[in-house]
Amino acid sequence: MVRMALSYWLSKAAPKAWILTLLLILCTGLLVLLHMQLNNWQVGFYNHLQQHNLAGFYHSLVQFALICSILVAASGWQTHVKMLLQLRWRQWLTNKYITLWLHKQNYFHMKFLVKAIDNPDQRIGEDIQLFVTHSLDLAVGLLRHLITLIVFSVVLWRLSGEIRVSLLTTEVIIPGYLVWSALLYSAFGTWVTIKIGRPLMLQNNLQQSNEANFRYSLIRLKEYAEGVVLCKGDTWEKHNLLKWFSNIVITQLAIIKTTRDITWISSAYTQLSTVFAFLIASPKYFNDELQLGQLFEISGAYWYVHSALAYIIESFGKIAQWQAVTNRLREFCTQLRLIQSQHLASNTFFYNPDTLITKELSVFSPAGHILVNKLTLALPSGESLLITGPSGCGKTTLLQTLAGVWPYFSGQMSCPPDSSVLFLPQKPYIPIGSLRAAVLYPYKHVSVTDNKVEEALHICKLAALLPRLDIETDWSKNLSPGELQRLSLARAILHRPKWIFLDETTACIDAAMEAEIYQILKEKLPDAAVISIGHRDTLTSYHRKILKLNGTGGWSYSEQPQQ
Ligand SMILES: Nc1ncnc2c1ncn2[C@@H]1O[C@H](COP(=O)(O)OP(=O)(O)OP(=O)(O)O)[C@@H](O)[C@H]1O
Repeated sequence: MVRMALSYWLSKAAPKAWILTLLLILCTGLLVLLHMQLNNWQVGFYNHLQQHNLAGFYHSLVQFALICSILVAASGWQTHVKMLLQLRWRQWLTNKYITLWLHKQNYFHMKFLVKAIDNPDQRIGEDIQLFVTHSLDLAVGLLRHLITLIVFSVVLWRLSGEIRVSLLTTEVIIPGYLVWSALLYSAFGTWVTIKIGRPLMLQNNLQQSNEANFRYSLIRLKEYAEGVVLCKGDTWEKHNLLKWFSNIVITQLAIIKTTRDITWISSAYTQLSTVFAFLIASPKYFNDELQLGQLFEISGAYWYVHSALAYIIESFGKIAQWQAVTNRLREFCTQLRLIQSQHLASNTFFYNPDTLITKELSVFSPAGHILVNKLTLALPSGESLLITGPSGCGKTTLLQTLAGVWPYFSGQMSCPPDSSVLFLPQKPYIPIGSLRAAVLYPYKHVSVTDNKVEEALHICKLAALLPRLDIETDWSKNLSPGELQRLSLARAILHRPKWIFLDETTACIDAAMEAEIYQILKEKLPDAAVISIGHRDTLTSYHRKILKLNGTGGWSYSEQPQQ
């Protein structure tokens, strides 16, 4: 965990991180020293009051104004530097986690983990933010309280003198008794708080997951509103949403109870401590060994020492939440690294730009059921292959294996490189943004002229959308399934891949349009290999090679004569 927290300070961005950290330490140290000055200032101020010394009183006020102005400036700069460091650290961590999440298609392979990672969106979006904010708040607090403890313990030790205590027949002299009493008082308070507040860590961890699950179910309802409304699933959805929310309520009730108990302790502890210092120092005051100013100085120093020691008590809620998000982020990292270690056996996977070859390729479901048994096949570029078979027999899985994203296979495969492949899935993915970006996806900065985009849309019978080419919206919600599939075809025409995988791409359009699409592919991309999945008989006439799967691993292969 320490490595995870410190990785930013060891990265390429380290110089900036260290400069901000040093500035933060400087401001924090300065603030403690200024508070010490203020505490010291009280001696003169109260003594001048007690002695009715007007000139001394005014002089003290000028001193106060000076110390306060520096203190105000330092406080502002400390906040500024701390927030800037939080932002930069979050930026760096988010970048790191997004990179890790997208690395070698981890976001896809995550679903194959035995222990699934819930809500990666929340971990990247919210947990990192909480981790950074709490880490810095706690670290700065710890530093401030540590300096405070050292500085004010010295002051308190100096002011304490010694006390004589009779133990049975012997008299014991205790030097710095005020420091020892503060230490004992705080150690007791901290011990009780940790004992009572320990469940809060688990409760916070659970609550983070509950909140994410609830939010996810709300988003799903929004996403699938059409499916729900047609199924008349309102009552079910309401029940489901309230069930997720009830988990939040149950955990929150437990959190409320633990927080109440902690508040009782910390509140009693704080209230008692205000009189505790006076109580402990009062014998010396009433013996005329201390003046009023010194009594206040002792009370002030005592307060600082006690508040430094009470740091864990006061921050317990934050520490518990920090621990929860830290665990979630660490688990996320560990699981993503696990995916990489279980990733495709690279010795069975080669790139070949001209021919797709499989040698005794067996494909399995995640549960270990065989879907395709020892498939041996060669498909040169420019060829066409149709994969058919009953629903659930493994067609999509085989296609994903050939595209290099399915991890459960054995045997050998040589596939075209990613840059020459375009995969048109059953449900086309359309990013949120302009229609132009959707057509160019996944190449963001590719230089394609407007004419080419317009031509591709014309060819795919989407010319009606041309006036809205630059309108930014969620196009997947504004186009029919058939239009979406034609849009993904327009991508193929623009990007001119050498290998096109079509997973039931024409399932939502009529037979005439399907024929037109295959005709367009043949005319516009004559050198491309087309590998399709489909159930319709009409598809056979657009493919020369046919691979039929039977769902239990068996397969048959046939070729139609060249036309
Ligand atoms: N991510 C997954 N986790 C668990 N099982 C899976 C996963 N993906 C596919 N399967 C299983 O693998 C088998 C093959 O699924 P696949 O989607 O390849 O079938 P298909 O032939 O394309 O079906 P359809 O024609 O209905 O689209 C199915 O039994 C399916 O349940």
